[in-house]
Amino acid sequence: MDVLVFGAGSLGTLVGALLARAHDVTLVGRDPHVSRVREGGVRVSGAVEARTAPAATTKYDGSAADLAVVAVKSFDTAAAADALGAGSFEVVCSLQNGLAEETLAARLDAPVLAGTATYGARLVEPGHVECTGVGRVVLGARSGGTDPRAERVGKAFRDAGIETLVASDMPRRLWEKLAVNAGVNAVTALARVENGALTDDPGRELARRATRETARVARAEGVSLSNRRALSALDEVVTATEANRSSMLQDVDDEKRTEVDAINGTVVERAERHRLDVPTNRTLAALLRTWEVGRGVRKAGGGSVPPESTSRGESRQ
Ligand SMILES: NC(=O)C1=CN([C@@H]2O[C@H](COP(=O)(O)OP(=O)(O)OC[C@H]3O[C@@H](n4cnc5c(N)ncnc54)[C@H](O)[C@@H]3O)[C@@H](O)[C@H]2O)C=CC1
Ligand SMILES: CC(C)(CO)C(=O)C(=O)O
Repeated sequence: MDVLVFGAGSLGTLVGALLARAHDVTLVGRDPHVSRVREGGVRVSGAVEARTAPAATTKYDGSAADLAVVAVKSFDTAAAADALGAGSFEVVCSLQNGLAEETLAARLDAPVLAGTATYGARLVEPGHVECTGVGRVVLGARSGGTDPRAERVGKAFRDAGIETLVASDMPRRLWEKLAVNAGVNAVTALARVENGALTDDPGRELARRATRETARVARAEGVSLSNRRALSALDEVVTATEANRSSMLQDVDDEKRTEVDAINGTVVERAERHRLDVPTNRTLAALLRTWEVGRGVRKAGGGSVPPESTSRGESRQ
């Protein structure tokens, strides 16, 4: 398969480098990472060891590919979709947190699959990504049911040695992941604690409230996600990732914009459509957004501040 991975950061580089064991892969990312990949390929260390040499570019030129995998942060999804609009793909698949596939599907002609990833990835330095945990990619039709394109993409991932499940209940899986992230990410980021701190009150109860609210909104959206199922997913993730610093806490540590809009923000926005009140998610989202504005990584009305004008002036790579 010809695969384009749009968003060669931590997850995109890991997935792209692993896919390159079996397919022709092009990474779309930013310098200095892209230059380093062009010079010496990608080194994967940690839970998976590999060295591969995908092609890499900082500017997608509209070349056609069988599959485009989208792995930008959620606030860059619309821009990624606009860039991908120049190309033609048999299928596009998001591996992002949140409900990014809706944004992609609204902007692209190509069919869009839903996907989630529980692999852990961290870009250590340009050209070098660490796999911090072998998880699983789950992908399938955006609205549920079967889709031969999902089967083909699932096989392509498995052929490259990536643990992959093709699922027919992606709406529930996306909302279940959203419910877990709504509970874990903002609470750990605001309290500056590892996920394991949510095994005890008061963190546990706060996370459970956010998760319960999300499950309720999912049901209002027509997705079958019981409180019990969502809460048990929350418990499982907290226990399995006790020592983790959540992705949102890592963003806060690095003074980077977080994915709060795509997580608690999405819950609030969808709840409003159904005239539901989600006070815990509303408060968590407002606090995180206040932090982002205060740290200068978010404009007061929303939107990212260019990296060169943030307090640390760091590249977003
Ligand atoms: N890192 C991880 O272990 C996991 C991440 N995820 C999800 O995957 C998504 C990506 O996360 P990370 O890889 O951690 O983020 P990241 O910030 O490391 O990677 C995103 C990359 O996309 C690049 N990018 C954005 N717009 C671009 C453009 N227009 N042109 C070229 N490059 C562009 C950025 O420079 C950055 O390197 C998020 O939604 C995250 O929640 C999900 C599971 C695990
Ligand atoms: C599952 C969890 C909560 C693991 O930390 C995660 O997805 C994240 O940190 O974004």
